[in-house]
Amino acid sequence: MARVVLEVRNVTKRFGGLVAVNDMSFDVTQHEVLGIIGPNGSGKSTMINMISGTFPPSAGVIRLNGQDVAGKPAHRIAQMGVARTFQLVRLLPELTVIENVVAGAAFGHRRRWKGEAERYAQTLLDRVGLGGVMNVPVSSLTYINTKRVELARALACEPEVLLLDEWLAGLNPTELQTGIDLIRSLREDGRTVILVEHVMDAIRSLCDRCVVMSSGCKIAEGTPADVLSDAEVIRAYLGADEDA
Ligand SMILES: Nc1ncnc2c1ncn2[C@@H]1O[C@H](COP(=O)(O)OP(=O)(O)OP(=O)(O)O)[C@@H](O)[C@H]1O
Repeated sequence: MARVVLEVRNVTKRFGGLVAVNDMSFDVTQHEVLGIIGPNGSGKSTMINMISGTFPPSAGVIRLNGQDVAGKPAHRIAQMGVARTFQLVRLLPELTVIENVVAGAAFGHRRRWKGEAERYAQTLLDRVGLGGVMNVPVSSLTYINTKRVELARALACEPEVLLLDEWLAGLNPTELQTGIDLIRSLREDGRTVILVEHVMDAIRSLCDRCVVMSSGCKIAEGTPADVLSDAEVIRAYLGADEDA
């Protein structure tokens, strides 16, 4: 049976009077690509932010390989094996492409330094399609290339669980296909990934399972085909459109 890598149990997050995440529970098993989907404002990023340690849950337990990570600082959770990308790309703009990725190798789960970190960063940059621009400042890159750097930096942490928060957002149709192919190749490598995503083609083609959130709660869980045909899920999305 597949090993559970990440356990989320009865996790709630309150911001003052607002319950952004309400009693969420789910597991992520090794080598699985789990999608977290739901309308805007349903609590997906808040869930990811608690797993990666951006802020602590108000209640509940998050375990990585059986160890409680809830409320630990982000750098500690990164060392324990969780790496992420951000909805709005966050890089060190004054550094080069490779320097940004080496930074990931130095602060991640399996730490590498100096020559070893650089060699590993080069391999990852080749992997994400940036082999030719390793030494340029990230400030000179196109948008999709900044996303690739962020992905390589997260991979450089050698995470047990990789969190991709709307990594495909803002890409044009050609780039989108490239991006989906890249995430598929991670899946083929056997990585364990949580994908927060609005692009349903990506969800359908990449995810083994999905958790659907609405107003902070889990309203469905299952294969993409099952949850996307679920009446409550359809209602949650249509309701969101009507509100927009
Ligand atoms: N730091 C914060 N302080 C206060 N409220 C917050 C904070 N972060 C999120 N929220 C609120 O929590 C709710 C859930 O937001 P969240 O960003 O998690 O949703 P989401 O599903 O990721 O949305 P989207 O798909 O638009 O990114 C929203 O009402 C949001 O305004």
